[in-house]
Amino acid sequence: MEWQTLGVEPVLTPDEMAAVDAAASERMGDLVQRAGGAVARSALGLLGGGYGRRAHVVAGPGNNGADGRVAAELLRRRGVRVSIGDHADSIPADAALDLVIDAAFGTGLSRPYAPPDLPGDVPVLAVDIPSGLDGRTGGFCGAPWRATATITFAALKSGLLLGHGPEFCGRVEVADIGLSVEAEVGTGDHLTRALITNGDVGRCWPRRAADAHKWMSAVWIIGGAPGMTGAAALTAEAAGRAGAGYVLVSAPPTVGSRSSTDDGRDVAGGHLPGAPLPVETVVRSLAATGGVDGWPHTVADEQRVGALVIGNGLGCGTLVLDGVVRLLALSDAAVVLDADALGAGGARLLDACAHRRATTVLTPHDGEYEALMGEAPGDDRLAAAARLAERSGAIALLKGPTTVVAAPDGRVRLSSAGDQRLATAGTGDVLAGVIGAALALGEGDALTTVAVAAHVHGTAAMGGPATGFRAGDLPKLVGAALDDLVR
Ligand SMILES: NC(=O)C1=CN([C@@H]2O[C@H](COP(=O)(O)OP(=O)(O)OC[C@H]3O[C@@H](n4cnc5c(N)ncnc54)[C@H](OP(=O)(O)O)[C@@H]3O)[C@@H](O)[C@H]2O)[C@@H](O)CC1
Ligand SMILES: Nc1ncnc2c1ncn2[C@@H]1O[C@H](COP(=O)(O)OP(=O)(O)O)[C@@H](O)[C@H]1O
Repeated sequence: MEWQTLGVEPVLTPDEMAAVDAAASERMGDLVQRAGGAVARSALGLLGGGYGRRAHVVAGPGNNGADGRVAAELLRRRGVRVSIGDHADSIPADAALDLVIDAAFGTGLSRPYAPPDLPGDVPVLAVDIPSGLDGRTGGFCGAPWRATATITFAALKSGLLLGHGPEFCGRVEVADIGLSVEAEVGTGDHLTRALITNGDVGRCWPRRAADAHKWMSAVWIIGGAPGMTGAAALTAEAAGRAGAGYVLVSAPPTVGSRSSTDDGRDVAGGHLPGAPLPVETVVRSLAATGGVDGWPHTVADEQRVGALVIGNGLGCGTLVLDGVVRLLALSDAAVVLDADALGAGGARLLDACAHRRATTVLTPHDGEYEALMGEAPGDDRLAAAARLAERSGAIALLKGPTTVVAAPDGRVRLSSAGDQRLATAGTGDVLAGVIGAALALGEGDALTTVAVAAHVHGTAAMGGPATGFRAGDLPKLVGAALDDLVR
């Protein structure tokens, strides 16, 4: 999916769109006329003109089909030779078509639909959403055509952004047909659901004040057990590149051990041997705080730390879970729990999160989600993220091609920045560092801060090579993306 915008972009589910529709002061016939006009304009753009072009409209029984019929008539007036069939009719194979308009079903699709065969390689313009996609989840409800472009009305629909939506909807255009969605889903930070855009990063990324000092945006990373020191190093590098003023790293305690790093820095009670930490990193011993098991019982300097990031290369086990749960209770700072901190926990971790007053962020991929919640997220990723946020009282960031970020108050933000080049080990560690830095820097709306951090992370990746991209490439790209997006 191609997407470029500078504004706040509401995202609606089909149910919300139906409510907007029901509350409209205008007759449906007038809305359909406007929607059909927008479809015709978009079609003329794809056709590169009107006179002499050939188009076929697949028109279904509902309003989506009505939009298609209006568009067909308008295109005829512009000299396009238009044929129309209903959703079950085959498309004439002899016609040398320049465009097919998919107006079979929109958000009212209620049973699986497979469209007729396309005659060859003809471009497809989908009306509202490709027919055969679920308007809420983007899951298949049939076998949709892959559209060249999709024109949707009033606002984005969640099914365009999730599941198969991005792959099947092509370039997306939102047409204003005179409907206001504000009453249904709110505005600004209060929007129930929104897609994060580059403009949101410029507006919301927390800036350092002119009189700032380094401790005003300190991030403390707890991770980097033996064999996984690179994870903590990636998080530390990312936090620094995203603007943290001070980055501390503590390795988790290893039972009965006392060791020092290759470069001589003492990390009693834990290992960071050979960790390729950025030279600016301060390595801090957890055990020095005097806990019998090597985990802190008090948090020295804690009030100076803006955000803790716990879990990257942390290792799993009961001792780790005990330590994480204790830190959650001790700390009044924002905490990001990622990677091993999520795999260790389940209900006990969720309860510890629920007792916190300060911001907590959980950043699971699907496997970690299942470890936390006892069930996989399933097809409805909006509902899955919302369940985790509600259960934990934390901001839940569910990773995937489209990142879904949910707050306990029911609001959701989506980011579709980035692509499959991020599917490589360690990119999640980088994301945790970027989120940690953003939280340490700012006191804005935590949901927006976390979602904007995810958007920066995805946008940064697009500056890297399509092949052979490594997580280690990403922190510097984060710095460059922020330079571009934040002015
Ligand atoms: N303000 C707005 O929102 C505006 C919305 N507009 C447009 O309207 C669309 C929403 O309209 P809509 O509710 O009529 O839904 P739509 O998808 O056209 O058809 C549903 C019908 O199809 C039927 N049906 C379902 N699946 C089926 C299947 N597999 N095979 C066969 N039949 C099936 C279903 O039947 P039922 O389930 O009731 O048996 C029902 O009769 C929206 O996406 C946008 O394009 C614009 O016009 C302007 C303003
Ligand atoms: N196909 C994809 N398209 C876009 N983003 C992706 C894709 N696969 C993974 N990502 C992103 O890459 C990151 C991977 O995180 P994670 O699975 O925790 O990796 P790791 O644990 O190895 O650091 C997440 O931000 C995720 O959203």
